Amino acid sequence: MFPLFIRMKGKKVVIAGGGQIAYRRLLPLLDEGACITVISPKAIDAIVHLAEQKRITWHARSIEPSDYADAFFIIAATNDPNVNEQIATYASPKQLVNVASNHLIGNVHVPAFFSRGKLQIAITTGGASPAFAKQIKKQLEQQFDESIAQHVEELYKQRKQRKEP
Ligand SMILES: C[C@@]1(CC(=O)O)c2cc3[nH]c(cc4nc(cc5[nH]c(cc(n2)[C@H]1CCC(=O)O)[C@@](C)(CC(=O)O)[C@@H]5CCC(=O)O)C(CC(=O)O)=C4CCC(=O)O)c(CCC(=O)O)c3CC(=O)O
Ligand SMILES: NC(=O)C1=CN([C@@H]2O[C@H](COP(=O)(O)OP(=O)(O)OC[C@H]3O[C@@H](n4cnc5c(N)ncnc54)[C@H](O)[C@@H]3O)[C@@H](O)[C@H]2O)C=CC1
Repeated sequence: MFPLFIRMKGKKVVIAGGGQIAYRRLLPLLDEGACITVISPKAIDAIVHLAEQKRITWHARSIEPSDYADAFFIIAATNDPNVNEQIATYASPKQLVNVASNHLIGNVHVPAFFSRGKLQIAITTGGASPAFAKQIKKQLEQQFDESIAQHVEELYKQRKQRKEP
């Protein structure tokens, strides 16, 4: 797996499933300005609420291949592993696909991550133990507390000044 940080503003993201896992994926993508559609017969209240506020689109039905044909990023997070695997099969090799129920398929893993201003730290175990990735994240969150954001901002200012003629 190759780590990347991707600018998601305006990118079309389709999420299959409307449970807690879908919501966990959705929130940081929404913060980044991605254009999110959730396809799921049922959705948790938090997702319904976002749809009511028109911050995301929610279609209350099962996912179909035409739903994600033009998506930049597809997240298969239904509670039916067969449906999730089918999504990975039908997706084009040009699309990013995350499969929440099987670390062996799809081409994207979502890491445990946190931000301190411009500093972002992401951890993956490649599916070996997501719980361990979470534990490492919690340790690093303590090591790099909120004050580091200011430090990074200072470094950024200095760097911009050096670049200016
Ligand atoms: C491959 C990956 C694919 C993907 O990208 O989705 C994947 C796959 C699977 N996770 C499963 C279970 C759990 N996942 C978590 C937690 C997290 N899982 C996350 C990522 C990933 N999970 C990707 C690999 C990343 C890596 O390897 O490091 C995190 C880091 C990020 C996030 O989800 O936001 C997030 C921590 C968030 C945080 O920072 O807090 C917990 C614990 C908890 O929820 O507290 C459990 C229960 C305990 C356990 O099983 O360990 C199962 C079995 C499902 C089933 O039983 O059906 C599969 C399927 C499989 O392994 O095949
Ligand atoms: N990667 C991770 O971090 C973790 C992944 N998982 C996996 O993620 C899956 C989802 O977890 P939760 O959100 O907790 O499940 P959930 O059961 O709360 O939600 C599943 C959602 O999928 C929807 N759904 C079912 N069939 C569908 C279809 N054909 N098309 C569209 N939507 C459909 C349901 O309406 C429901 O909204 C789990 O089954 C598990 O395999 C579970 C824990 C952690």
